[in-house]
Amino acid sequence: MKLQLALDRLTRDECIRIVKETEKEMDIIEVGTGVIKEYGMAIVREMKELFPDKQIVADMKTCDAGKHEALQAFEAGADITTVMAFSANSTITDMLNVASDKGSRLMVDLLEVRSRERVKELHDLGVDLVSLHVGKDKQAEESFNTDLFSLLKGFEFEVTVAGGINLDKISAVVQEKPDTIIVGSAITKAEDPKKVAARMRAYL
Ligand SMILES: O=C([C@H](O)CO)[C@H](O)[C@H](O)COP(=O)(O)O
Repeated sequence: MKLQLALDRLTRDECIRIVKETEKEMDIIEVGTGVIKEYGMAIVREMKELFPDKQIVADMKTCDAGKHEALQAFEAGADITTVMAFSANSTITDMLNVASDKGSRLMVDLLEVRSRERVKELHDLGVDLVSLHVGKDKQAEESFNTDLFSLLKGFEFEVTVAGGINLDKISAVVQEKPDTIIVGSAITKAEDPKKVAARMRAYL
């Protein structure tokens, strides 16, 4: 099981400091959507240059113009880029093709998806990496709940999970055996990110 650090609502300097403090515990570094909106592809490029041994996710959350945005992410050094599950099938197919050409990966963000029909369509399109995700705003009502795994039951995917996962919740999530656990604010907003990251890693 891998651990992915999500960098959201941080400055460039905070991103770099937190990754340096926690990189020993992390397999994957995610440059968050808001950070990309602030600094553009330059921050993705910089993170790959600073941390070449880590897989880099550009959380583009693309929903249209898939070919262009996938190229932007991969040419900046991302190993994985993201697309929203509600996007047109052509957007997802275009991005899968770019990922295949570049030897990189596409992750489909299942934010707000509750329909197994859509999951089947994604599977049939050739999607192999998905993210079960409870968004930041929704977390005010509910954070990640392991019931969400039922959406994917019977489908073959590489599965990542995200949405307010913290030290209280990680044990229940680990029991569901996802491939990757994504943690953002529980680490990035902690007083001691390094200590929380090490405690999280110990659960995997
Ligand atoms: O994708 C994310 C979210 O939509 C904010 O942009 C986060 O990276 C993901 O939810 C993980 O962060 P936490 O929920 O703070 O753990």
